[in-house]
Amino acid sequence: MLELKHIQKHYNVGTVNELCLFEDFSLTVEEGEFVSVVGSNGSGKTSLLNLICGSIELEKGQICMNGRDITREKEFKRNRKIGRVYQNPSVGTCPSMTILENMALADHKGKLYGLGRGTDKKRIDFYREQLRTLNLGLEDKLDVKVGVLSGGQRQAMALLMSTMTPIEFLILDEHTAALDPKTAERIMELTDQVVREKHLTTIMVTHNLRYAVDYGNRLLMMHQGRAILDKRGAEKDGTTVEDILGLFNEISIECGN
Ligand SMILES: Nc1ncnc2c1ncn2[C@@H]1O[C@H](COP(=O)(O)OP(=O)(O)OP(=O)(O)O)[C@@H](O)[C@H]1O
Repeated sequence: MLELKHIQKHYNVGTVNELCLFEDFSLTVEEGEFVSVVGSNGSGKTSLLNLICGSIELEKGQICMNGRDITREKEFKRNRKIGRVYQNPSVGTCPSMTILENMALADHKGKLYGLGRGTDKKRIDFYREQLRTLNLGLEDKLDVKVGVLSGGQRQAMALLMSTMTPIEFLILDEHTAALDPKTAERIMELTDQVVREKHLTTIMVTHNLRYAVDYGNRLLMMHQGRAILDKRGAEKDGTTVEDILGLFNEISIECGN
C-alpha cells in the first residue's frame, strides 16, 4: 500500500513565480491497484510521481510504502522497490550497451556486486525467456546494441527491465506518449500483461483518455494539485472517455480558457 498524507509542495519559493502545487494532498493506493491518472497540463501528475519516487522533496506531509515511512529516503534507495518507465524510451535503457548488457544491468539493480555474475549461461537463458514474453524476437538479438532498436522495442525493454527485479510499485510516466498508435497499443497490452502476471501496484499517468478508461481498476483526474475525480471498480468501469472530456471542458470554462 502506498500512502501520501497531507502533502505540501511549493515551487519557486520566495519568487514572483511561487506556486503552491499541493496544499494538503492525500492519496492511498491499495495493494494491487492499477491507477490511471489523467489531468490537464500542469495539474501536478508528474510532480506526484516525482514525490513518490523521491525525485523531488516535499515540505510537509508523509509518504509511506507498505507501512514504511519513506518521506526522507533517498531516491536511489526508494528505486530498489519502485520500477519507473518514462515517456522517452531512451531514459529507461542504455543505447550504447547490448540487449544482454542492459538486461544484466536491470537484473543487478540495487545489488552491490558487478555485472559478471549476471552473465552466466543460466542467467542468459533467463534473460532470453524474459525477452521472449515480449514477442518481438529480441531474445535472438542479445548482442545487438539497444540504440539501434525502434522506440517501441526500447520501451518494451524498459518495461521489462523495470519489472525484472522484485518491486513493490510500478510508475508509468506517459510511457506510450512518444510511440505511434499501433506500437502504443502493443505496449499497453504488454503493460497490462506484466501488471497482472506480477500483481504490481501501478500508477500510470497518461494523456490518452481511452487507455485511462480501458486499463486499470481506478481512475484519478488531477486539477491544480487536487484529485477532482477518483473512481474505482464498477464505478470506474462505467466511466467513459466522454465523461472525462466533459470534466476537462468544465474545468477549462471554470479557469476561463
Ligand atoms: N522543477 C520545477 N520548478 C518549478 N515549477 C515546476 C517544477 N516542476 C513542475 N513545476 C510546475 O508545477 C506545475 C505542475 O507540473 P507537473 O509537471 O507536475 O504537471 P503535469 O500534470 O505533469 O503536466 P503535463 O501534463 O504537462 O506533463 C506546473 O505549473 C509546473 O510549471
